Amino acid sequence: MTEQFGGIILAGGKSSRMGTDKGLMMYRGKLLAQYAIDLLRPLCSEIIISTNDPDYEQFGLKTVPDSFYNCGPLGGLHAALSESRFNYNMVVSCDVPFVVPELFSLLLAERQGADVVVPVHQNGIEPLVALYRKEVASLLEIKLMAGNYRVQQVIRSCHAREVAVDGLLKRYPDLFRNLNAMVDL
Ligand SMILES: Nc1nc2c(ncn2[C@@H]2O[C@H](COP(=O)(O)OP(=O)(O)OP(=O)(O)O)[C@@H](O)[C@H]2O)c(=O)[nH]1
Repeated sequence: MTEQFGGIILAGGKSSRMGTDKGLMMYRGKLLAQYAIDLLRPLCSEIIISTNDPDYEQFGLKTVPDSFYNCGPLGGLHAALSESRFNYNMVVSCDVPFVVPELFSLLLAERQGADVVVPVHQNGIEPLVALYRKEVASLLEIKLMAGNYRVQQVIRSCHAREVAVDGLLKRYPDLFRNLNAMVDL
C-alpha cells in the first residue's frame, strides 16, 4: 500500500506585523491560508489547521487549538502533530504562498530514518515548511515545558536532516517568501 501523509497549516500566530490575521488576508484573489490548502490537498490525506481562531472553520478542515498557548509556531506544531494520524506530516505556514509541491517531493525522498526533514539554503533552515514525523510531538512537549520556544534551535536538536534546496530556489526565487506585513502584499 502506498504511504499516506498528513498536512499541517500553521495559522495560530498573532500577526502583529500584519495587524490582522494574515492567513485570512486576501492576496491576489485568494485567502492566504487557501494557498497552503491548495498546495497540500493533492499531497495529503488529511489537512489540519493549527489555529485558535474559529474563523478558520470556514475551510471545512479539522482545526486544532494550541495546548501550549502563546508559545509561537512550536506550540502549534506540537498540538497539530499530537492530533495527526500519519507518520509523516507536511507542515507549511499560512503566509508562504509561493511554495511548490516539488519542494515536498525533495524532502520526502530524504525521509528514510529521519524525524524531521528540513530545507536548507544559504540563509539557513526553513523549519516552518518542512516534513515532520508525528512522534516529534513528544520531544516538542519536553522543550515547550522547559520554556524553549526557539524554533531553529529546537528543530536542530531533533537531529533534523537538512536538504539543500538551492537548485529549486534558483528556479523559484520567491519559494520561501513570507507575507508578514501589509507592505509585503
Ligand atoms: N498554532 C500557532 N501558530 C503560530 C503561532 N505563532 C506563529 N504561528 C504560525 O507560524 C507561522 C510563522 O509565524 P510568524 O510570522 O513568525 O509569527 P506571527 O505571530 O504569525 O506574526 P507576527 O506577530 O507578525 O510575528 C505563521 O504561519 C503563524 O500563523 C502560535 O502561537 N500558534
